[in-house]
Amino acid sequence: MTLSCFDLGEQMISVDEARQALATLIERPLGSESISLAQAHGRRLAATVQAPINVPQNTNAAMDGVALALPKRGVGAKQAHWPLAGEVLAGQYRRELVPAGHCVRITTGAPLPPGTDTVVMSEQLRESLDEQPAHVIIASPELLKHGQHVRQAGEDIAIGDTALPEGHGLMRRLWGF
Ligand SMILES: Nc1nc2c(c(=O)[nH]1)N[C@H]1C(S)=C(S)[C@@H](COP(=O)(O)OP(=O)(O)OC[C@H]3O[C@@H](n4cnc5c(N)ncnc54)[C@H](O)[C@@H]3O)O[C@H]1N2
Ligand code: MOO
Repeated sequence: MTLSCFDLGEQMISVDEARQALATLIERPLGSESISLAQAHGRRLAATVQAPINVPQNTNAAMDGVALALPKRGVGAKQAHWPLAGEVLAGQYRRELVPAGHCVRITTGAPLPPGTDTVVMSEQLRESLDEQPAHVIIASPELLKHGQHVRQAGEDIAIGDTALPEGHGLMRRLWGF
């Protein structure tokens, strides 16, 4: 029989005891300080960060095409012909109400104008929006779903929600520089 180290009267401790012993080596509580984001890479958050804004900030189009003021039900809900009431490009706001049964040209990222709630991709329209038509024709209006191709304000992070919890590791990709 070979002699093992257990036979030498070694003092064994449990995993929990070992953890506690290690914990006493860590200086606690850790301090906190306010520093700029540029210095924050590799640090940890001392406090939870609550989102001060909605992400995305506005309800906006996920596709280039038209934003419809789609009636909830009844006449017009599945209409193919849609009069164009104007346009809103990414970076712009359009504050005028779009009447039910009308649409506006929209590009990806542009906030949906009041009255609209549904987007149809340009590929699913019969005419080119570049020709500035007076109305568009949707290729398959029976497939329309309320809210399609729309990103709701706050759907990624709602205002007031936890954006990053206390203790979260900080790395440059979180703030982009
Ligand atoms: N009707 C449709 N709409 C959309 C479709 C679709 O298939 N049909 N696809 C969707 C998808 S998926 C995406 S993703 C977005 C893409 O639209 P974006 O506006 O986000 O992107 P681009 O049109 O490619 O424009 C990017 C723009 O940025 C310039 N660029 C690139 N790198 C830089 C940089 N480092 N700094 C500054 N600018 C940069 C690039 O040259 C382009 O001009 O569309 C949906 N909609
Ligand atoms: O080309 Mo996209 O799929 O939203 O990044």
